[in-house]
Amino acid sequence: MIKTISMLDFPNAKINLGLLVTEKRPDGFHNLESCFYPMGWCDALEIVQADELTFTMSGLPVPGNPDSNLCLKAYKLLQQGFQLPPVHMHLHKVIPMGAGLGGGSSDAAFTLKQLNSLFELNLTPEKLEDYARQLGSDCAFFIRNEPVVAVEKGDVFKPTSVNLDGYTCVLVYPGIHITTAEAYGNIVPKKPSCGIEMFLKQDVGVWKEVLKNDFEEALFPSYPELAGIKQQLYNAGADYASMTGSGSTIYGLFKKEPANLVFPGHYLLWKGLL
Ligand SMILES: C[C@](O)(CO)[C@H](O)COP(=O)(O)OP(=O)(O)OC[C@H]1O[C@@H](n2ccc(N)nc2=O)[C@H](O)[C@@H]1O
Ligand SMILES: Nc1ncnc2c1ncn2[C@@H]1O[C@H](COP(=O)(O)OP(=O)(O)OP(=O)(O)O)[C@@H](O)[C@H]1O
Repeated sequence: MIKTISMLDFPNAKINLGLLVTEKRPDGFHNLESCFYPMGWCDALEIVQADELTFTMSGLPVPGNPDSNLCLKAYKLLQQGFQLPPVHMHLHKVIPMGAGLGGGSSDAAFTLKQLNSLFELNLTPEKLEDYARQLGSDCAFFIRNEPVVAVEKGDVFKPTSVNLDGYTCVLVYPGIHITTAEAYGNIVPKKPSCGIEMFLKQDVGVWKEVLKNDFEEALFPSYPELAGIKQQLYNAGADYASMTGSGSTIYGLFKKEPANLVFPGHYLLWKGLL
């Protein structure tokens, strides 16, 4: 009997709990401080050993040439160090893009992790993070995929005490595609007076006053719809609401699941327990 080598996994999204852009770096990127928290809104990625390297997609259309998809980039990066057999990869895209949810970064990190398992490359999480950093600033987080405070480019991690067990999170994507580079271009970095972990230790109900995403101030004037969604989540009883990453998704954290949340039909919504 021929053994088929294959693996199906579900790259998930993240949200940012607070996001301070602290300074511009000499390499053109920005240092930041933010808590990254995994979310259950997922793509699906199947990798099967095959006669030649192929890549197909279904679900939401991904802008750009499929040859530049992060799944293929991740495969090609690992191939430089290992004699990887050819594979067929199929990505079913569910997580919206230009949404601040890190979906593409998660696909890249999961490709590395799945190839590591399938072909028994024995790469440690540290080594996988080194590969992931070469694919994008958000990618390394998805290797361990657990809540952390991220600093520098968003790819160096410190432990956090945050635990949102029992909360329901509502994610609202209004269909506004904001490119990350455009969003960073609108930011004036500022050094914070204290670290974000001090705010995260406080009750979620207090975060409204203290935990900010700097991209909101930069983007809300151009996209007033986003401030409207945030207000709607607070009106529905959210303990905390914010934009995630560089937008445009807005999330609300609810202790009690909200009823009667109505948004326009073209919005994409996800609701889940953390
Ligand atoms: C906004 C966040 O999602 C917060 O988690 C991330 O910082 C974005 O990370 P990402 O999408 O993985 O970004 P990358 O693909 O590495 O970079 C895209 C572009 O965003 C800008 N960029 C990104 C990350 C960073 N720390 N500083 C930056 O200035 C750069 O112009 C870069 O060319
Ligand atoms: N597998 C992929 N899934 C999504 N986008 C991809 C993928 N591969 C390459 N891309 C490109 O990356 C761009 C950004 O996608 P992504 O889902 O990471 O956005 P985002 O949620 O705004 O990310 P972030 O939170 O990191 O700012 C897309 O517009 C697309 O051109």
